[in-house]
Amino acid sequence: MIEVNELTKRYGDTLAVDGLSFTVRPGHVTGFLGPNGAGKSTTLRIALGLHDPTGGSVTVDGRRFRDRPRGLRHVGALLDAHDVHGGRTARTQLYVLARSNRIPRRRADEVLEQVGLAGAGRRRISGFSLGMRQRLGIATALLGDPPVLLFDEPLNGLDPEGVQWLRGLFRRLAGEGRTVLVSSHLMSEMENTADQLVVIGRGSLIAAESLADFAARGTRPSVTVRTPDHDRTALTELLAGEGAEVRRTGDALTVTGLSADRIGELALLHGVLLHELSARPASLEEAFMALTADSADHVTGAAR
Ligand SMILES: Nc1ncnc2c1ncn2[C@@H]1O[C@H](COP(=O)(O)OP(=O)(O)OP(=O)(O)O)[C@@H](O)[C@H]1O
Repeated sequence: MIEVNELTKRYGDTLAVDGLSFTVRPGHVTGFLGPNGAGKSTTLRIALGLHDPTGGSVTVDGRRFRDRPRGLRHVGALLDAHDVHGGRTARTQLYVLARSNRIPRRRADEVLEQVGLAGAGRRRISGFSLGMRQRLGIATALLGDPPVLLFDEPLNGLDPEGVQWLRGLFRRLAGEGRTVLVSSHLMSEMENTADQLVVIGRGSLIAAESLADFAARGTRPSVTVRTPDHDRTALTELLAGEGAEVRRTGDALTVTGLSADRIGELALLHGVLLHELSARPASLEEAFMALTADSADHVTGAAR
């Protein structure tokens, strides 16, 4: 379990993390989401003992990462895929880390195989593409077979096949009972990756809940209804009379506040012909935009 407790981090005048508290549980893939500059990387760096907090703490199973000898066996992490010694080969890089963490050398070859880099193990990292560097970073995270894994923007630079593969790997790791925390600034990346979410904005917590709860909180599900012109006004009045909110969108009506079942019943009872009746689930992307709108550091095309 990862526990972030009243965490604060200040860089000069910038308050990067502001009294942040949340818990990440094992057995789930937890998405760590927030707009650019929200404080995700800072939180992960503090969790790994790379930066000191100004206040508060991050612990893994009750202890700070720095207080653990042979840390890679407890927490595996992918932070910046460029932050490796380019002159080394992938295998050497993993051997060096294995030795300092007392991990058997054969484990390095196993993880290279696991991430699809077995054929590139003897090549220098400086010649690696971004996708290959990401895979090497993932191999490094897996090296110590740790119960807790942190990934900062791991889908960056991966092709669609790589994205699919990585999503499957996250699910497998969580299925084995590990704690998997994956950061991203894109809700679309998390939609098919995570089952739990921690959302932050300007260093503060916005939400910590399941994906379904997050979506339901941010936007209401709606129903699209299409009906012939001559029935449209009557149907609008009928639904509004039942307390629904009805908006005209093109030749359709967008209805919130009533279920598709209820709309169908009412139409039948009043002899209104329907050409379409489709429920639209609450959109995660809309929920994310709505809840983080005030906390984005850079808002395109809008003065703040
Ligand atoms: N070493 C540093 N020195 C000064 N300011 C920093 C440093 N690291 C981060 N910051 C600032 O702290 C804030 C949070 O940055 P952080 O990188 O943690 O956000 P993030 O959520 O990971 O963003 P992104 O999605 O863009 O990676 C930003 O305003 C950033 O400019």
